[in-house]
Amino acid sequence: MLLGVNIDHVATVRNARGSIYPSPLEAALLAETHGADLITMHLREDRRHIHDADVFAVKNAISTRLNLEMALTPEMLDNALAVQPADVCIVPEKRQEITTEGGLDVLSQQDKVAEYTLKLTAAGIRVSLFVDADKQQIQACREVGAPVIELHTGAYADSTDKEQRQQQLARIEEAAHQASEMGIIVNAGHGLNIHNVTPIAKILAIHELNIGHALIAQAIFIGLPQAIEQMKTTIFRARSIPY
Ligand SMILES: CC(=O)[C@@H](O)[C@H](O)COP(=O)(O)O
Ligand SMILES: NCC(=O)COP(=O)(O)O
Repeated sequence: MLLGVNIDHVATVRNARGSIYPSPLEAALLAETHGADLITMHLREDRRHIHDADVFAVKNAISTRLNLEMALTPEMLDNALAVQPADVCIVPEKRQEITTEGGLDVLSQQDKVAEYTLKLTAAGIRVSLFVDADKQQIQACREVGAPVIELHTGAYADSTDKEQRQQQLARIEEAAHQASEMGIIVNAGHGLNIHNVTPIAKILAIHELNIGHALIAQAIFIGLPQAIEQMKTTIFRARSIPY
């Protein structure tokens, strides 16, 4: 199982003071040295954390691969075509949200998603769709020709009730199997931390996890290398592989 380290919230701290540190680029390079299999960054339309220059700087300096998260807009399509990341993950955005609240509604905008998927694919960029663990949405992902999906694990991560969490987990597991049987590569992420990642990491149909907020938060106390190492150990243990 691969670990994508999302460095958005390094930029959140930097932007809080309008300073030049902490540097998302430095975080990306450090993350790679300490076990990140890829770097994920979300260039939000409002640029609240990652800025355009960060994306170019990281893309040009890393030796793994960049997974660029972006909204389904013409501006973001142009950005992605200019940056040429290995992967683009198309996510929904709402202006007032604190974080990405749900998955992309592929079902209601299949033509548009298919058009973006085609353009990005033609440019050599692999497309992933950030969706909820929902049967119809996954079927729609197949219909638009997406080679990869990322299942939104936020509802699972946020459940405080044990039964609800089990239900969310079961939905994720079912969706992962459904997509994987269709030949779609399945990733997952959002709200994962060392306390809740194990049941998700045990789902063998899931290929990659993208984790950001919890890693950057933990890095404040134990450092980024140690936070990544701790996460990788937890994930590998869940898969019964030593790390
Ligand atoms: C799409 C997604 O899940 C990530 O981008 C992540 O949530 C970090 O960005 P925000 O915290 O700005 O949503
Ligand atoms: N796509 C999910 C992601 O990149 C990281 O989400 P989070 O761990 O910051 O909630």
